[in-house]
Amino acid sequence: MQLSEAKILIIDDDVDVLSAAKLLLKRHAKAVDIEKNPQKLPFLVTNGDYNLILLDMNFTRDVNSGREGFHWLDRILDINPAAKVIMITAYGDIEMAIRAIKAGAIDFVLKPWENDKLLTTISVALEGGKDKVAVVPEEKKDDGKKGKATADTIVATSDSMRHVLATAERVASTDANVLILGENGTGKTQLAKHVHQHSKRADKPFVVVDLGALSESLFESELFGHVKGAFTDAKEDRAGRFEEAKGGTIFLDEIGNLTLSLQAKLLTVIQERKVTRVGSNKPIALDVRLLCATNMNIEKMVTEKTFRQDLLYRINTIELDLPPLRDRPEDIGALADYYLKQYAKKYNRPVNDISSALIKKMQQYNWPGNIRELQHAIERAVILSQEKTLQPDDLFLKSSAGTPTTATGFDLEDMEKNMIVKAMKRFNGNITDAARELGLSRAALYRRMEKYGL
Ligand SMILES: Nc1ncnc2c1ncn2[C@@H]1O[C@H](COP(=O)(O)OP(=O)(O)OP(=O)(O)O)[C@@H](O)[C@H]1O
Repeated sequence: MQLSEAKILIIDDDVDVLSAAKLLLKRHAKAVDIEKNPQKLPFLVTNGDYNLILLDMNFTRDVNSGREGFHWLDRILDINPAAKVIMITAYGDIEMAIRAIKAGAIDFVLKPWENDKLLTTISVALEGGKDKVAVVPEEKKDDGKKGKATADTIVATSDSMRHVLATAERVASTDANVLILGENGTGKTQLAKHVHQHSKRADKPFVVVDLGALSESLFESELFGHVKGAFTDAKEDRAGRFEEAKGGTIFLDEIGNLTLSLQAKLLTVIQERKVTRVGSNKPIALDVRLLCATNMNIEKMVTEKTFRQDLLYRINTIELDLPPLRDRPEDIGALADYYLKQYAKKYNRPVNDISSALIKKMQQYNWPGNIRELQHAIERAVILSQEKTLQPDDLFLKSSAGTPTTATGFDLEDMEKNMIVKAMKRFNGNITDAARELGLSRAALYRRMEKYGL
């Protein structure tokens, strides 16, 4: 969609920001509404039919944590999962902005913004589709060379990955239940999508359920649905995830985390191919393909009697085992290149190559967080680097082998320190210019330099 046809909503509790944005955007967009009070968001999102929402991350009630921004982002996406939201953030919030993208925002702009950049970000967001339920079609793989940059491209250069992919594509059309095994971040969800896309159910829903994030008390109503009055909060009838996946595929991630009593409930549903909503006595027939994944040693769990053997037999008609990234160094360069291109475009950065010294450094590292860790490391390097070619120093890797990564893979202090070093280098040690570039006062920059011993 063109910006000139778009209806845009801007939410910020700073009236100056609102008027500046409105002044700029009303010259380019079809309609621009502004709102100071985020409490009005649910009403506006439900009734306003907006093509794009610009949402402040830090409302004054909660200046620094961004928590309120996340809260409102969630509310918007609850009401309209396809909503396009761009977060407005301040300098120092890059980590939060990236978290917001992971939470479903389409992009972010830093305050104070440059008008041209803001317009480009908005136009790109409006033009690019965003469909979180349907899967973006993949590019056809070439003969193992670097993957092309689409959202769901599977990069596979190594023999082991190509073998897994070939098997996945062969079983995709069979409707067999598939269990995907692999460490965290090896691409289990990605592979599940791939199987769905290559199946005859490809144009039907692909529903992902993270069983690890589901409490025991929510399990049944989330998966099987409930009827009005089944429990205090059940204000209306609601379909569960199995019903949502009707005709398509359900992907149960972290299946090894289920308690034995929940395993029994799931087994019944799989055996009978029916679900009964909580509070109802009418079973509903299911036409759903089942894919599961775990990072646990499920055979060992069966031996230890923490996972039911009969359930394992039901879910693992076919097993696909994703190798950890450290066992397929051939994939590292291709993946790094793929993410470099993707993030350079996304953040509009000049970086376009990776030095062979850096490739070597990456191949010697053991990647405990696998592809997700590599993706985050490249994302961070692309944001911070001022050069065209990434060098070994641009990539922060956890030094000790086997150390688990943090949830996001980002260390805000590392990032801040590095940004300061780069800005100082760029302006030949001129504090005033570096502070201006970083959006800090001179005093604030001095304080930070002192803190980092620079
Ligand atoms: N072969 C691949 N090529 C390109 N990107 C990939 C590939 N495999 C995984 N990814 C990307 O790596 C990230 C992690 O992948 P994914 O979420 O599928 O891993 P996972 O094994 O399901 O993780 P977890 O165990 O934490 O659920 C995602 O952003 C995904 O798009």
